[in-house]
Amino acid sequence: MPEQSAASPEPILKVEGLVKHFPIKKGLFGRQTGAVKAVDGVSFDVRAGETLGVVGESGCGKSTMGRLVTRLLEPTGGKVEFEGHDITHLSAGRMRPLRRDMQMIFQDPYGSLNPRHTIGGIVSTPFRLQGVTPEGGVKKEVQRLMELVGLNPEHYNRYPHEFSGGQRQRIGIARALALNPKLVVADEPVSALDVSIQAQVVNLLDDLQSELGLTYVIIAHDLSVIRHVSDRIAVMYLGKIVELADRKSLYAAPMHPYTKALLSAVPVPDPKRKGVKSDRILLKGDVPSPISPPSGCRFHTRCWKATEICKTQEPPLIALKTGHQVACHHPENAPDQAPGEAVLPEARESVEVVSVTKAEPVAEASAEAEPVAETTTDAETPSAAEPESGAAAGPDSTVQESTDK
Ligand SMILES: Nc1ncnc2c1ncn2[C@@H]1O[C@H](COP(=O)(O)OP(=O)(O)OP(=O)(O)O)[C@@H](O)[C@H]1O
Repeated sequence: MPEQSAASPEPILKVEGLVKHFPIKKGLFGRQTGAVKAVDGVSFDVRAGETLGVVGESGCGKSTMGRLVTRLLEPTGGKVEFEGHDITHLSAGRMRPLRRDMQMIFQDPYGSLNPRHTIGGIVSTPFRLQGVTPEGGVKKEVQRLMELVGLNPEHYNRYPHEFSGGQRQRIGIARALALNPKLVVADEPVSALDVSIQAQVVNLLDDLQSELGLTYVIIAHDLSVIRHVSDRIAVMYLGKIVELADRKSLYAAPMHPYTKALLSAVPVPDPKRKGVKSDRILLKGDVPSPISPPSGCRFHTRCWKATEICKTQEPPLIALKTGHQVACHHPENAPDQAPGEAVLPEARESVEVVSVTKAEPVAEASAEAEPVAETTTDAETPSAAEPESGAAAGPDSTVQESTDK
């Protein structure tokens, strides 16, 4: 992202109180016994031309949120507006023309490409689905798209297995760009890739944004991946946004303790800091179940600052600085919202602070994605190189094909 964001103040996407509860059904008659509260009241805007990064640990609802805003999933509640139009409950037929404007890139470049189709066939799928014939013909356009994403257009007739992971993700990107979309939601676009090529794909997305004027929502479980490409960042925890801020403000002065913990796990790409010790906050325990999330602030069971009010009252997401919203009674780098409360005894046990030594300086290009070798490992933050489950689409899926409507 350039220093001066190209984003206009107009939101292309507006999300208000978005909710997705997956029902849990039991017994012969499929009686509903509960619900997985995957997304539980999320509001944000995405301005035309900007990149919104969405981060949080596995299971906090990022993918579900991505699928809701592109209407691959039907929301349980709330509202999604795209370019000023309410699309929350549009039927598949009425969503069809909008599918050109919003596309999704999936995590798994292996699982999302049909192994029996050639690259030409895969990238031309959106034209077939929308009944569009580009000027100059489909083949010419597909080859132009292949070139745009850094693939050799002569490889038009090759099959996915003949390409590396990074190249397959480029194929997925070419397919997503075929219909010239305005909004692209990229769900963990590099987490299944080798760390050595993650930065290349992130840089490609960045270049394509400048060239084509795209708007991005980029989902990642780790702040290092989206560090340099996001204009603003939303941090999610258990179905909620706990902090939403412009990138500089978030990295310089995170306000939510959860963000602070996530950031403390991010390698610092600064050769001068080689050998420097820094504190790393290790959150203990797992993310609680989204079936019965904790009362009050959902993070209170893992927060070292939790007080009685955190157990009972949910903190609203409010702006404590211009452009910096946080949902916390006791934020960092901001006035305490509930002063005078005593920290709960169990809160002191909820984290471990470990001193780590930055062992190696990392080159700027790869620093965005490559974790630095450290003297400890963090069980809560999966390695950026490890594939995660649940975000991959089916063979040759596109927004068009995957819709549940
Ligand atoms: N179709 C579904 N039916 C029931 N529960 C679901 C479904 N899809 C997701 N979930 C649950 O919703 C919660 C949020 O999942 P989601 O995939 O959105 O999280 P995430 O932050 O993207 O995590 P990951 O990076 O692991 O995909 C999880 O507990 C998940 O098990």
